[in-house]
Amino acid sequence: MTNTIIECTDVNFRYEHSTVLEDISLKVKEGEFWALIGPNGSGKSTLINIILGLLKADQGTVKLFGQNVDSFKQRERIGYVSQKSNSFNSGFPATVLEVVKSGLTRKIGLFKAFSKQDEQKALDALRIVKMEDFAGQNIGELSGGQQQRVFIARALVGEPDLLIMDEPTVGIDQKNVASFYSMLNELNREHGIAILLVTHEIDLVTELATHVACLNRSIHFHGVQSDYKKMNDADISLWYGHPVRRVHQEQKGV
Ligand SMILES: Nc1ncnc2c1ncn2[C@@H]1O[C@H](COP(=O)(O)OP(=O)(O)OP(=O)(O)O)[C@@H](O)[C@H]1O
Repeated sequence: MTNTIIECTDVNFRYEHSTVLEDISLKVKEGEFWALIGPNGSGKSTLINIILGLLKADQGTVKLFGQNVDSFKQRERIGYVSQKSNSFNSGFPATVLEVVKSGLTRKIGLFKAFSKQDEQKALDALRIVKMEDFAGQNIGELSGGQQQRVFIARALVGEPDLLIMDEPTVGIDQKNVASFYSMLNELNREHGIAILLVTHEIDLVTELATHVACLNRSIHFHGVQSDYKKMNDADISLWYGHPVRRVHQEQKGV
């Protein structure tokens, strides 16, 4: 039987003045690649923060690897990359390798020295994201897309079972977005890492994802990618709140 990694049941959440999430139920299982899509302000980041235990649901439950999020201790099983990761300026005094190794502090403790083995793990993670040649370079000297790959390596170094990313392609130029997604595809298919990806890229990512969840305060659709593709653009436009036209990748020649 495939194990459930994330299980949200009837989650409700409101900020002071408005309800942002209503009756959200969602299950992410081992090996799945979920795209979480929805218009601006639809509650995607809020839901991610609730799943990560950074915000507490007003009602409903969230389980991670079968345990209630409040008592979940195995944080190293989850790698997280936020949308603001890739914004170091050129003078930032850390090498790529140091940034990746810092992803191990949760595992080994804040003030412990890194071992040779940790260094090797960091190099292995850099190899997965095809950034091993940049190990000794200052993080601030890299492009936004390269920095984002380094942050994914940092999230991977603790060997997580789940990678959560909130709009990781913000700040990456369009020509590098496709190769970035194909790297995510490889992580999922070849390394078996489950992925939950928040994105506005409703075309490209939904080609790669195995499952899609459409959020606008409540979940309007969730299911396998082939069923998402069968939906009408008119239905999607209805819950998006503005006209949406999906461009199929075969039309784009991708
Ligand atoms: N700390 C906060 N206090 C009050 N309201 C907030 C707070 N953070 C977000 N909101 C509001 O909650 C709603 C959902 O925001 P959220 O950031 O979860 O949406 P999102 O789908 O991730 O948006 P985007 O795609 O623009 O990043 C928005 O209306 C937003 O203004």
